Amino acid sequence: PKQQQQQQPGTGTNNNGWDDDNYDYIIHPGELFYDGRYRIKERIGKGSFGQVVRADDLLENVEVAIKIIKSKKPFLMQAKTEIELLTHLTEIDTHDQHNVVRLLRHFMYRNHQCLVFEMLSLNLYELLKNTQFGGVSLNLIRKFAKQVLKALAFLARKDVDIIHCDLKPENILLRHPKKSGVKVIDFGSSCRSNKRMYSYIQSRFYRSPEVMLGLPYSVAIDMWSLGCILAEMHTGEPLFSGSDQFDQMQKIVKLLGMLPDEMIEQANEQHRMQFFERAMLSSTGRVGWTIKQINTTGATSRSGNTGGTQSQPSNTTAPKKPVIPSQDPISSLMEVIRAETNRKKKYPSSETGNSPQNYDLFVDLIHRMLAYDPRQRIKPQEALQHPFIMGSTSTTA
Ligand SMILES: CCC(=O)Nc1cccc(C(=O)c2sc(Nc3ccc(N4CCN(C)CC4)cc3)nc2N)c1
Repeated sequence: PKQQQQQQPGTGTNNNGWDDDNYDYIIHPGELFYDGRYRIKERIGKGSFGQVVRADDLLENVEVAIKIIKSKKPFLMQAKTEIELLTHLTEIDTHDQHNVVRLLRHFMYRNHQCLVFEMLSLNLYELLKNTQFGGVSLNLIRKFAKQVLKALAFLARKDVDIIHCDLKPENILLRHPKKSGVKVIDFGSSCRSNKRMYSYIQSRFYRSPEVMLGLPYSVAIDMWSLGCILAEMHTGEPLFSGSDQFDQMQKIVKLLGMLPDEMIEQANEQHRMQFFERAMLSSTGRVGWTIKQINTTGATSRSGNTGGTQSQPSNTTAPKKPVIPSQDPISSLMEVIRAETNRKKKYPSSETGNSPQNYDLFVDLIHRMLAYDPRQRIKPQEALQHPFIMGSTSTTA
């Protein structure tokens, strides 16, 4: 038999023995990158793209975060897009005023694209974890909201026109662990709104209805995600934690009611029939669109990203769940957001801002961020003028 080529270290596809078999560079703490400028310390993050390490910039004497991309073509290509977008952003945002992470430089090292970022601190998901998922006060949420809205307003500018496409708590980082300043990171899935490449984007819990229906999308999809994020930051749990794409739509419709006929009819048959069917509506006594009745089961994983099986409506005559007449969306949202599930009433509203009138403003803003029709959805500049954002103690870090 042909002599099997033994996979000797340093010869095979593992990139001269520098990589693991997942195309990730094997991190050696203390190793020097970029002609001795960066000393690698430890890995602090991992994703489909590769990994993120903490490093010392020995020239500038600061700490940096280096995103080390996998040594595989598709990841390299995506990283080049990210570099293009981030370079464009950093050039325009000369005085670092728009709450977007700054790309300091990039280089190739042993077949890995490396992106050097300013070092930020923990992300909003970790912040929630540190509250035992009890959520944070409306005053703190107002500060986060104002800064992320500034970032979205910047991305929506005509001369920028970039859709983030993966806004979620993990991609909003504190600048310092004990302060309220935040920045938006990870433009690895981003695109220009006129160069939409993918239709299957956004992490499931934060995915907009137009993306779920395969409709043309715009910067407005990031506003939908922000609405979901702000609600979650207060309750401590995802607003719509779908176990798959169908369950995701079901949870959205349960809280906000049916989508406008126009959106449903704009979708192609393949997308539409995933979620909706024609039926006699008890509400109008006429035939109309309704969400398919199906009994989904299964726990919800946080990774809720692209992929995962679709739970198809069962053909068996599953026992029809009694249709609970849904109350109006505002009251439903108010109920969810004010639910003192695992949040103890321990601080007076004077300090936390958790007053009834503030809840009304907060729920109104979230509702406008979750408008089904992307054209109706509140724009970042409008949201920055909303009374909830203009409220007191809205100093931004
Ligand atoms: C783990 C998620 C994550 O950080 N992903 C990620 C992906 C791509 C780029 C970046 C990024 O730009 C980062 S990451 C960062 N700082 C950072 C600091 C601390 C941490 N850790 C805090 C301690 N946790 C147990 C693990 C995460 C993670 C990240 N600063 C920047 N600029 C982050």
